[in-house]
Amino acid sequence: MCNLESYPPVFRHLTGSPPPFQLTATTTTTTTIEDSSSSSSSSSSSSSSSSSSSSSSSSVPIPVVDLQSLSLEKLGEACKEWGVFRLLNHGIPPRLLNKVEEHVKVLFSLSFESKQALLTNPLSYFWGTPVLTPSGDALRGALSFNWLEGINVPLTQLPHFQSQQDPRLEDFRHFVEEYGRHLSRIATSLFEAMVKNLKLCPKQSESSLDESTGFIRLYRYPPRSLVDEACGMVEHTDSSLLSIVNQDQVGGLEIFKDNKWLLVNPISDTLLVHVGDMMQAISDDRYMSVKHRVRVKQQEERLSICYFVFPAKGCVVRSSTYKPFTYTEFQQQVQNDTKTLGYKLGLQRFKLNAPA
Ligand SMILES: O=C(O)CCC(=O)C(=O)O
Ligand SMILES: [Fe+2]
Repeated sequence: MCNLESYPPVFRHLTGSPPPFQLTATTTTTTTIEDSSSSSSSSSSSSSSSSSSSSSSSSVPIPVVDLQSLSLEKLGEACKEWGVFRLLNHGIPPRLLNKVEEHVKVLFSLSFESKQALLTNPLSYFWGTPVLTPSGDALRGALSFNWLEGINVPLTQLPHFQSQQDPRLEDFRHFVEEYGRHLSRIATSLFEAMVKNLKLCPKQSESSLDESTGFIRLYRYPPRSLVDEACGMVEHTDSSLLSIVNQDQVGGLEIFKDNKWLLVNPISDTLLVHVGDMMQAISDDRYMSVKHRVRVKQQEERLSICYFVFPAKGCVVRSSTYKPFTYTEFQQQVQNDTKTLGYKLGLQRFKLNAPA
């Protein structure tokens, strides 16, 4: 388990610098796609099992959704039963994915000082607890002891980014902008299909996805030598409408389902889509925001590229399960809870008839 109690205080806010980038060859997996509906047993074909900790997680085939021939029924089932699915035929050219991954590696391989100096406004670089404010600054006071370094990329602000002084950043900006446009397209198509599937009334779908809120976070999870400190990112649900995760072949992402942690095998050329808290709210709890976490390995570091998108800032999220709220109010509440309680209470705070 990611047992917070076992963390020595030195990790509270990760001081010092992250272990240097290793550029190790990533584990290759032989995993093939299996639809969860066709098998109830664990898939055992991945060579990258969960980190060698006391985790009881097992790997399973999670639902698969094909963006090219989108089945509303499959999409709905995946969002209701799992809150996560694998996306096939997403239309992002492999050359672009490779370019982005290449640049992410180059950036993370810079020295800690260079990353701090280079990855600034509107980008931000962080090491350790990534409970972030919307602007990407790490929030102090959180109990989330995450073992990762990250780069926050607000997509709409990229055109204003003064990257000319460094060619590494200019290329990075170019590829990440193109990648961001694909992610916006994918998120919008999926969201529209979900709204249709849920037969949302105009009041609910008003709180629709706003592409301009989209941002990308690049993560590097260095290996950890101690078996009982295998937590890369502590368990949480995403506050977004939808999140789209592109993990490398190392693996380590786990989802919580039916009281068990399940390992999500990495499969190349696929993306993972998470239902976030905002989607759960507007669906009146018919879709579930999936609880997930990341485990780190003892030997291999892991990279992931994640995209998050939200309702427009002032837009009121209406449902019959929750009090009306804006995303800004939700985020504010999450920040307050994180500061005062040390963790996120999330949607519980907004439940109608919830105890005060
Ligand atoms: O690195 C990952 O695969 C997941 C990251 C994540 O869950 C998040 O940023 O919310
Ligand atoms: Fe997450």
